[in-house]
Amino acid sequence: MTVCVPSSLSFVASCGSSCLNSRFRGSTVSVRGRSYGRRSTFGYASKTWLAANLSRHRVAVLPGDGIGPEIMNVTLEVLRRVGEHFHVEWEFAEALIGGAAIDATGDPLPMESLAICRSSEAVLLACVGGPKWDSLPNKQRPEAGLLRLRKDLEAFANLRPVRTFPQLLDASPLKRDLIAEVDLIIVRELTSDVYFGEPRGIEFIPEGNGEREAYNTMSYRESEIDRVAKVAFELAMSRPRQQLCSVDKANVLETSMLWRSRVDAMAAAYPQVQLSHMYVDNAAMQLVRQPKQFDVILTGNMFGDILSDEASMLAGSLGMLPSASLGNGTFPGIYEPIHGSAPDIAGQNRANPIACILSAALMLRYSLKRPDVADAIESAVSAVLDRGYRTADIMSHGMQQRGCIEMGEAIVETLRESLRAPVA
Ligand SMILES: NC(=O)c1ccc[n+]([C@@H]2O[C@H](COP(=O)([O-])OP(=O)(O)OC[C@H]3O[C@@H](n4cnc5c(N)ncnc54)[C@H](O)[C@@H]3O)[C@@H](O)[C@H]2O)c1
Ligand SMILES: CC(C)[C@H](C(=O)O)[C@@H](O)C(=O)O
Repeated sequence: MTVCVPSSLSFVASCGSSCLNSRFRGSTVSVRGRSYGRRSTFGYASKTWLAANLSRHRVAVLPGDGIGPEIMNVTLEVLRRVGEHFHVEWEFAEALIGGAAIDATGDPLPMESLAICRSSEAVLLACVGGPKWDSLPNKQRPEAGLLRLRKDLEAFANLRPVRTFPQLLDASPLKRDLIAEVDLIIVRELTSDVYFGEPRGIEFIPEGNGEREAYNTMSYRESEIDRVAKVAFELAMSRPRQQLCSVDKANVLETSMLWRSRVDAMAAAYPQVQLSHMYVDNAAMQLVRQPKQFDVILTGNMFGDILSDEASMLAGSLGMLPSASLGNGTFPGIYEPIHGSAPDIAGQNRANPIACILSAALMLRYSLKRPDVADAIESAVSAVLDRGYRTADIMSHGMQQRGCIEMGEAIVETLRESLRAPVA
């Protein structure tokens, strides 16, 4: 079995925000050994150089619902800006998903959207869902479209890096010294578990006097455990601490018992990796008690969903955590913030676009093999935080509050200055 572990996992492997800062400040950007001064537009590069260095990328863009279109617009502006500088030509193929797709077609993942995703190098997705569609039957809900997309593209490994930006230590309700320099990554299995297990349903109990019973099935095949565990071991190998903590509920659940035995069996192939196991209830507590004990966390679909939302508060907000959902390389990866459509702030220019922007950076790094461009974006985000700009969710005393659009503009402006290209 081949498992596509991105060749360049160095960002999630080792690079904290401090190194982002130092790489960014005052630098003249150098692309593949070529330095850029004030003018670096297509017009100033030779045709031969351009032919060798111009890259074209087709990306499926799925804005989805709620704050999705707001954060996606900002993210695309950032990508356009770095595209100009780094000679990346974008083809953004927009597609419907979630509630927006239901409203337009009746289907949360129309065939046309799936075809656009399959024919692209990567999928950039914002978020789906909202109260408008909450009363629909399960399979017709916006969330069902997202789950189908992940399943259809066989995106079984969801990487959720959690790093604390030093600038945001006061944005978290947790103590500074507890969260400073947290640098962990959750590898969440994404296409199995209770999310997809059969049978499932809600039924009247025979002779139950009208009482109903609901049931779901938590299930894992050995092959499903093995392929995601391999991603986690490879990732742990690539990081300085080489630690892997597998999180399960093996004191109660058969799925977890099988999970643990397969992870243990795989450990023999990775003698450098220091493997530990932890029950999920303890892991939830340890994440806020002593988060720095974790390096790579491997866990199932359901546990990973919950633990990653919890872990986002180490970084200050759900609006800060990006993710990459990857398979074995047959289909494009999906890049999506871990947060939802935030209906409570949708349409108010209050959303934090950083998780979506950092997801685009992960896309550049893993799928498009442009770590140089990803570095520039991550550095610009860090520099804007250095300047004291904050969206409402990460606002703290003495900082300057900005809306989603203004935050995006500040990041684009920072890129403009740091890359020293002409103003468009
Ligand atoms: N991947 C996804 O598309 C995804 C993930 C989670 C939830 N959802 C869906 O989103 C809808 C709302 O769910 P929810 O309220 O439980 O979770 P949510 O993540 O949408 O919001 C939870 C809280 O975090 C805040 N928040 C989230 N993202 C933010 C951002 N970028 N900037 C500032 N604040 C942000 C929200 O305002 C809200 O207070 C539901 O329909 C749910 O199914 C979708
Ligand atoms: C919307 C929902 C289906 C989704 C999940 O549970 O996977 C979300 O919570 C996430 O984390 O992306």
